[in-house]
Amino acid sequence: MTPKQLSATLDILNSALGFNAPADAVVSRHFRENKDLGHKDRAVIAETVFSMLRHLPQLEWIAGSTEARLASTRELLLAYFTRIKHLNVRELPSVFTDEDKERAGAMKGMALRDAPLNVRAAMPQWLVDAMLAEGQTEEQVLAMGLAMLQSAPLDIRVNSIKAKREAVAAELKAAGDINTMPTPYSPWGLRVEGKPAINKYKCFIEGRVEVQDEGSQLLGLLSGVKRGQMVTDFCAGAGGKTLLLGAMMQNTGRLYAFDVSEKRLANLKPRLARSGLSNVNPQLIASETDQKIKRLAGKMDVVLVDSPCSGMGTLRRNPDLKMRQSAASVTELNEKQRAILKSASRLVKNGGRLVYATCSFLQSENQAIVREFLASHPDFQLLDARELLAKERVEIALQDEYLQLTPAQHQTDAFFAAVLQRVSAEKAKAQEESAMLSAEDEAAE
Ligand SMILES: C[S@@+](CC[C@H](N)C(=O)[O-])C[C@H]1O[C@@H](n2cnc3c(N)ncnc32)[C@H](O)[C@@H]1O
Repeated sequence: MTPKQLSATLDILNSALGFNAPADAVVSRHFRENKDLGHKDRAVIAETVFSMLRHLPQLEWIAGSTEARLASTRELLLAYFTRIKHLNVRELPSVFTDEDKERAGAMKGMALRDAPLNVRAAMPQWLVDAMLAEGQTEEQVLAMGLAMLQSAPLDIRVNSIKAKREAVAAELKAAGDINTMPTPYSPWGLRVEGKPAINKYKCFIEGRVEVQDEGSQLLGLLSGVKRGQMVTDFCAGAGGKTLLLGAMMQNTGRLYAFDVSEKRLANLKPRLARSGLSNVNPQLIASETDQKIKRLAGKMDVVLVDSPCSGMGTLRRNPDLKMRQSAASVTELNEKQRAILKSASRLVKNGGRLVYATCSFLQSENQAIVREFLASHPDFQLLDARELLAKERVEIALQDEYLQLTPAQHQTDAFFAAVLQRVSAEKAKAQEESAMLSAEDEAAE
């Protein structure tokens, strides 16, 4: 690492470790304000910052952080070079003094296997406590933590109204010698080798591809949207899922894209223009109970709730989130999740589908929200994601009726989805009675 790269890394870390803004925003701002940093400098700096954020609980332990004494950024960097990059004392950048080098020797001797679980899993204590309280074992916590230390692959989704997957793969190979592989589950996905700047390529500029994790792409299949339907993407944000749903609808029907964030919806506009979709109606709402929503009650074939969540499933990409969230922020999100799901459900017509999704592995944001909703909404039933995906010829290992993806098992972000279907209240009651009767018959036999 050159002195220039090192000094920029320290500057960025000093801001990012305040956790007042997302780390990727801090990095982008620094690069915007320091135009002298070249392409290679930027790659080295970003890689170092994100890798340090991923390993932060380990680095803090190695650098001797305690509640009473927080390690300095420089000490954390020393711990990173010594223990994560495995540099020996002679290879350390010249800014480190002889005293630092002596420290580095001591750091090398610290045995991580003797460290507390949260250090070994590189997770903050609140997250480990939450996972253990939900019944995860220490091994499961450790496996999830270690999987989140890897950097995520770059997945793109081919816009099916503009191109075919094979043609885009050939185009990227010809344009930039970029190698891709079809994603194992999504029929529209390509996993891109290396991390080329896809947004510089014609296929991106002309809307044939969008960057999208394969897990998110599977939501499209679970939604089951079809041509000509009435569909709502309730938390559309910058429209990652909206664009997918619109393409699956083959630019027909009507697709409402709601969100409470004007800024996020504004980011959807250029993506929509590139995509060639004209069936999307973006609408800013004041809250989940906005009047605009009430007018659409009972009219939707499909409603997707890609709910605001802790983002714990995306820690490979956004490692600082584990330090920016807390037990209290998750509890606050749970309130929001309940309220949004309840409101969004009112839009679904009889026989229609409601898909609830998060990019979190915490059950409190996932199964618990869905179970609570089902208990108070007998007119909704849980469909089995395994059956729905099998019908789409997707062979995927899932534990139960929920879609629950993990980086270790599926090479995607940790992603959750539950698919619910609205049945009439009478039908739900009749089904419940018949289930009770058969249970009684079985008991009698
Ligand atoms: C997980 S993000 C959505 C990402 C988006 N679907 C995509 O694929 O790019 C959650 C979104 O929910 C929005 N949101 C938060 N509170 C909301 C509410 N009460 N009603 C609707 N959307 C809300 C946030 O602004 C955020 O854009």
